[in-house]
Formats: sequence, C-alpha cells, structure tokens
Amino acid sequence: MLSIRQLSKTYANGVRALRDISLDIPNGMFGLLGPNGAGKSSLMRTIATLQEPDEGSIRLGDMDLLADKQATRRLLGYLPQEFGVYPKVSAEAMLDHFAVLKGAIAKGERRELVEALLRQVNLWDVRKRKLGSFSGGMRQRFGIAQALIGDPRLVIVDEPTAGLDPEERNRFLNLLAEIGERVVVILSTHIVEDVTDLCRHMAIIGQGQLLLAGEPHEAIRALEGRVWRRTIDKTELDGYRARMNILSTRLAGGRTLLHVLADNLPETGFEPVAPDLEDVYFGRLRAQATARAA
Ligand SMILES: Nc1ncnc2c1ncn2[C@@H]1O[C@H](COP(=O)(O)OP(=O)(O)OP(=O)(O)O)[C@@H](O)[C@H]1O
Repeated sequence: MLSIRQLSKTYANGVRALRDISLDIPNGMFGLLGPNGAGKSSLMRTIATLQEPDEGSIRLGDMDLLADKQATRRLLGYLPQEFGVYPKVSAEAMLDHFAVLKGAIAKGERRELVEALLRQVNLWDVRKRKLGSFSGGMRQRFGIAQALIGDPRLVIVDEPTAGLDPEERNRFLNLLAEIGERVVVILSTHIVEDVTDLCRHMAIIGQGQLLLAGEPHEAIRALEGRVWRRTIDKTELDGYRARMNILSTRLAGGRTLLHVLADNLPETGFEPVAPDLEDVYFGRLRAQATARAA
C-alpha cells in the first residue's frame, strides 16, 4: 500500500499544482484521472522522487519514499509522459543499456533479463529493429520493458495511451493489467475508459485538488437515478446550460446528446440513463468549477 499524506506543491511561477493531497493506493491497477493541467504529472514525478513537494509524505509499507531517494528509485519503475529514446539504436541494445544504468552489471545476467522483458512486452521478434522505426504502441511497450528492469514494487505510467490507436491501446492496457496482478501500478490518464476498463481503484484530481478516491463501480452507483439524457439541437445548448447541471454533451447523428445531473426528472423530454464513469468524472469536475466560481 502506498500512502500519500498532505502533499502540496506550488511552482516558482505561483501555480498550485498539488493542494493537500492525501491518498491510499493499494496493490493492483490504480487510475489517476484528471484533465490537462490537473497536476497528474506533478504527482507522478513527486512519487518518482524526481521533484520535491513543499509539504507532505509518501510511504510504501514502512518505507519513507521521500527520505531515501536512492532506495526508492531501486524499487520503482517509471514511464514518463515524454519518453525519449535514441532512434538509431535497436530495442535490444537500448534495453541492455538501461539495464546497465539500473545496475545489472554481469553480461550474462543482462542478456537473460533483456530477453525476458522483450518477450513479456511482445517485442522479441523486432528486437533488432531501430527504435525510430517503432509505432507509438511499440514504443510504449518498450517503455514498459525499461520500467520493469529491476523488478519494481511500484510502477508509474504517465498518460501512456494518448495517441495510440484502439488496438495498440488494448494491447498496452492488457500488458499493464498483467503487471498490476503483482505490484502497485499507477496509471495517470485523462481518458476515462482507461480507468473503467482496467482499474479496481481510482482517484480524480482537478486543479491540484483530490476530488474523489475510491472504487469506480461505487462512484457510479452513487449516481444511480440522478443522470438524465435528452437529444437536443445544438442551438438550444446555451439555454440548457443556463438552466441545468449538464454533465456532458456528445454529438450523436448530427444532434447533441445531453447528460444532466438532477435528483428528479429535470423536464419532460428527458429520460433516465444508467450512469457511467464519465458521468462521475464530469460531475466532479463541474462541482469543483461551480464551488470555485461561488
Ligand atoms: N515546472 C513547472 N513550473 C511551473 N509550472 C508548472 C511546472 N510543471 C507543471 N506546471 C503547471 O502545474 C499545473 C499542473 O501540471 P501537470 O503537468 O502536473 O498536470 P497534468 O495533469 O499532468 O497535465 P498534462 O496532462 O497537461 O501534463 C499546470 O498548470 C502546469 O502548467
């Protein structure tokens, strides 16, 4: 269990990226969901000991992650949002190089490790190919292979599915799920389905604040009977916005599909709809925006 307590960070330019975040992250896949600029990368980098918080603590079991950075890095695998590789180097040679950096000195040991990892992420057959020729999904799977060097207890992946096509995304998420059976995996994303499909536990953050922590299905259940939908003309949207608590708008067959949060039928013409995680997500973000405007 990873325990984050009262973590805060304000950057030199005055942006409050993390505001008093306290969060427990159990074994398995954990989804950290938030829009661009919410503070996800700031939180991920802080856990990965790449930046200091102003306040707060992070513990894994009885270990203080912020106090002992070297030890933390030994038990941590990290796939950053911007993962750069040398385009002219083969996957095999690059992974071998990462293994050296992580302290695997003996050549024979490294050869076995590199082979096992390339097989695990399904890149063994293309191990001699240059990384520059890899597709986005292959690059991300390579990124996971390097994060798994050293058998980490904690794996952090920052927005890994952005830009992947659906097949690559599925393949990548399946790989993460496998890893999540053994260790803590924190997946940061702004894609709600990534969390729905994969994560037993989750948190939502917005503007540096924790807006929800728990299990996706419980958060969804809490909205039951309170989400309503209606298809309208795009020109009517502003009127609805002024009158109702709109969760989301989607285009459907040239018309606009509204999801509205209300304890009772908002107007004739609406019908009840089974809530999903997107309703939870947009509901929380909207509540935060309303509270801040007040
Ligand atoms: N080094 C920095 N100096 C100043 N401000 C920063 C720095 N890094 C991030 N920020 C700001 O802090 C806020 C949170 O950024 P962060 O990158 O943590 O968000 P995010 O949820 O990961 O979003 P994204 O998906 O866009 O990366 C943003 O307003 C961002 O502009």
